[in-house]
Amino acid sequence: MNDRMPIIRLSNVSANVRLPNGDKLTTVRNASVEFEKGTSTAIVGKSGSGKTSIASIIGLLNAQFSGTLEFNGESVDGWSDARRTKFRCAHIGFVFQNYSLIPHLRVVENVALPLEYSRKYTKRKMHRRISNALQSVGLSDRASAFPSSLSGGEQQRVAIARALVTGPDIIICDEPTGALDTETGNAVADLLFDRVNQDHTTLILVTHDPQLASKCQRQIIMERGELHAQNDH
Ligand SMILES: Nc1ncnc2c1ncn2[C@@H]1O[C@H](COP(=O)(O)OP(=O)(O)OP(=O)(O)O)[C@@H](O)[C@H]1O
Repeated sequence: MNDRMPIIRLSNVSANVRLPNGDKLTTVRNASVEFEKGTSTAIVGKSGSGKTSIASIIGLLNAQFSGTLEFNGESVDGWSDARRTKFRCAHIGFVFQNYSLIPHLRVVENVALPLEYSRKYTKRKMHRRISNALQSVGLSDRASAFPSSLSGGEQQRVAIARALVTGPDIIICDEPTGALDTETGNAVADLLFDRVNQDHTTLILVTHDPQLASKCQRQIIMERGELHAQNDH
C-alpha cells in the first residue's frame, strides 16, 4: 500500500435515481474528493441533499454511478459483485442509522456476520475477534441477547462492534448517533474516534449534528448532490 496515495478518491462521481413518475433525479452531482488514511471527515447537509447516496457509493453498496471511485489508487470500475463484497468485508465497516441488526440473530451472531462472509477466519480466531469487538463497545455481557431486548444505544454499539470486528481500514457511518440521546451518542462517537486515533482508521461520518461533525478533522457540505469543502483544522 502506498502511504502517499489517498485511501479513497472520487473523481467526477454522479448518480441518478428514477422516480416513480419516470423523472430522473440526480442524487450525487460530479463529486470529486479524496480521503487520506487515518483521517476523519464529516459529510453534512440538509435532508435529501445526497449524503446517504454518496456514502453508499463509497461503501460499495451501490454500483450505479458514473465517474471513478478508487481505493489506494485502484479503480473499482469493472469489479464484479463478488469482488466488491470481498473488498467491503475486508476493508470497510458500515454503520447504519437504524442499526440494521438481524432481529432473529443474537448479538454474538450479528457481530459474527462479516467474519463469516469473509470466510478467512478459523472458529477460534472468530471467537477472539468477536469477544474483543464486544468488549470494546462494553457489551460482553449481552452476547446472547436478541436485539429487541437492547436499548437503542446498545443496539447501535452492537452495530459498531459488527463494523469493527474485521479491523476495517475504513469506517463509514450514516447518522450513527441520530437515534440516541446526547450522552449515549457521545459514547458511541468516542468509540469511532478511538479507532481513528489508535489504529489510523479512516472515518467518514454522515451527520446532521454540528457538534458531532465538529469533532472531525474536516467537514464537507452536500448541497443538492454537490460537495463543497467547508474547512480543514
Ligand atoms: N431509491 C430512490 N428512489 C427515489 N428517490 C431516492 C432514492 N434514493 C434517494 N432518493 C432521493 O435522493 C435524494 C438524496 O437522498 P439521500 O438519502 O442521499 O439524502 P440524505 O442527504 O442522506 O438525506 P437524509 O439526511 O434525510 O438522510 C433525496 O431527495 C431522496 O428522496
